[in-house]
Amino acid sequence: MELVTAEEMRRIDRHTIDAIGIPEIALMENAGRALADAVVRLVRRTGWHDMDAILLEGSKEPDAGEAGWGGGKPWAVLVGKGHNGGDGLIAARHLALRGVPVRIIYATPPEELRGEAARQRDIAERLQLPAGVYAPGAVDWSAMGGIVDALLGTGTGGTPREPYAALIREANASGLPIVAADLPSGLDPDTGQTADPCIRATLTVTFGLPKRGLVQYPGAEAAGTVLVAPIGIPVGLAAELGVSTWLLTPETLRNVLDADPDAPRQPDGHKGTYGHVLVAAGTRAMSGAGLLCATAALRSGAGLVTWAVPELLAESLIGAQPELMLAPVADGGRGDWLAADPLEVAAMAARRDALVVGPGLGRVPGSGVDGRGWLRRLWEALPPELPLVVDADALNHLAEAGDFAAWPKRPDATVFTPHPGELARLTGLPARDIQRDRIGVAREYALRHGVTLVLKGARTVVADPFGDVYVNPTGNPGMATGGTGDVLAGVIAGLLAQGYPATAAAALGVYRHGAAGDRAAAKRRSPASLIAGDLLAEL
Ligand SMILES: NC(=O)C1=CN([C@@H]2O[C@H](COP(=O)(O)OP(=O)(O)OC[C@H]3O[C@@H](n4cnc5c(N)ncnc54)[C@H](O)[C@@H]3O)[C@@H](O)[C@H]2O)[C@@H](O)CC1
Ligand SMILES: Nc1ncnc2c1ncn2[C@@H]1O[C@H](COP(=O)(O)OP(=O)(O)O)[C@@H](O)[C@H]1O
Ligand SMILES: [K+]
Repeated sequence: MELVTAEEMRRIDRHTIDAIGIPEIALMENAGRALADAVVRLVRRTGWHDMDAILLEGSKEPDAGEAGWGGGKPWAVLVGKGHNGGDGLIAARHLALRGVPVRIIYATPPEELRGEAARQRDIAERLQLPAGVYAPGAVDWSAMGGIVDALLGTGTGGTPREPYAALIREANASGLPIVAADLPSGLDPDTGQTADPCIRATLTVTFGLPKRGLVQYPGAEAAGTVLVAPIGIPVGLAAELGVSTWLLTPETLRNVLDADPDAPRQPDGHKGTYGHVLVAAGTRAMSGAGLLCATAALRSGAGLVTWAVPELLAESLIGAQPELMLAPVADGGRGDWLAADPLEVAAMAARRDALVVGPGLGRVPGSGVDGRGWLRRLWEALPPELPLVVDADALNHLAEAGDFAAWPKRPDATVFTPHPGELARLTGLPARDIQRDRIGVAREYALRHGVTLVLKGARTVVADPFGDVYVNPTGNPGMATGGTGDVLAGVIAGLLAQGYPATAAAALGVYRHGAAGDRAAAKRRSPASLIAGDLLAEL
């Protein structure tokens, strides 16, 4: 399923209306009716199974409690002056038709509505649906059962102005369930940034295609459960019009990335069929990072995994994970990667099918060794076609080198896995700015540097060197614990060794890693008690 910006959605709507000939009013009617249908299902607790809408992967079904929502009281339908308001007016009509009482609250004088929204205003008036214009403090929210937010949609620009802002604040403070039309008012549809104020919805019914902002934080939280309602947009149109951002679902993995998450293992396969990973990770202080990474590579299905470690550590790691092969690297007795010869690592890697370097590698500052030179020498000595994952401290070395743009390019076989802090070091942008537009920043970096970039954190973004982006819905905050990133790097390397192209390996790895985290969290009393090692058994 594609994820769209407001501008892309407008293009898709326009094409549907102008080139295909489906009248705008038909699209709007479908949108408003789907919105009403969702509210009715919450009021009557009839569930979603037979609804003509898709529960977005990563969204939990809302719990309407024993009694259903609203307690028979009227639903307040908040109507803005654009088409989003028009959707709300259509929903109000269908709610009334289905026996759910409504109160229309216009944010601005109804004369200000234009086009299709004005037509819906007139219809509502002729049907004598109860309506009034918002005045601050005058709404008795305690008399309402719930709220439909149809104030601002994809036509939003900037922070909601008055009187929208005051109305949004009152709606949030009412404690009532809020169902948002298309997106919560105050949400930036492209980036997921929330304005002050922004509607806090329990449920968002988004029309046609999910907007990017619904799947990036904090927007994902403001949207609550997301249902995608079809409104008549032809299948395949988004791709035809050049949309290149997807939600990472099993369908996307299969159909867009040709990476079936349930692909069976070859019945006559042997360990040589599934590739050999070299893991260069772990120092004296952080040997566990290497162990987690290497074990994850095994669990991802790689045929063989060799764990290269500084010689000093090798003895103590014998038997730590019996299935792993250990490869000591000469370190002058220091137990430190930067004392090891990168050419020796490159020579070892050249005989394998993928290399992951970085977890627990040790930082440059204070090491007394020039770590910048170390990584560059490794980079240049590796066979260009060898699939490579660069994680953690290796990314910090890269950032400190400062001249990565001038390093020789590798073909599409290179995956970087930074968290926002590491990407901040790589780009020179503050982490806060990266979080403000994760999709945009990741796409730009991957395109510019010709790598597959995995920007970690809630709703991880995978960007490929050709401009395509995938947003992962799996995973949970229990995974915010040391070592889960090392597990991810190992999984991706394991998939690379099995022959998946860089982006497919990164996307499938990220999806499976998050899903393993979800299974592991479900087995614990609280997600807070999850530790990275728990993921291994769930991969
Ligand atoms: N075009 C189409 O074919 C369809 C559009 N649909 C609906 O139309 C919406 C988009 O409609 P519009 O483009 O009319 O835009 P909106 O309804 O999102 O809002 C535009 C209006 O809000 C005002 N506004 C913008 N930013 C504001 C701010 N910060 N504070 C206060 N007021 C602000 C603008 O002046 C304008 O009057 C979609 O989100 C969707 O709900 C759906 O009905 C499906 C079909
Ligand atoms: N709130 C969250 N929701 C989903 N996934 C998360 C969340 N927090 C962290 N993760 C995932 O956990 C992993 C953490 O990796 P990282 O930050 O590198 O930690 P470490 O270096 O300690 O292993 C990443 O894959 C990240 O996407
Ligand atoms: K809205």
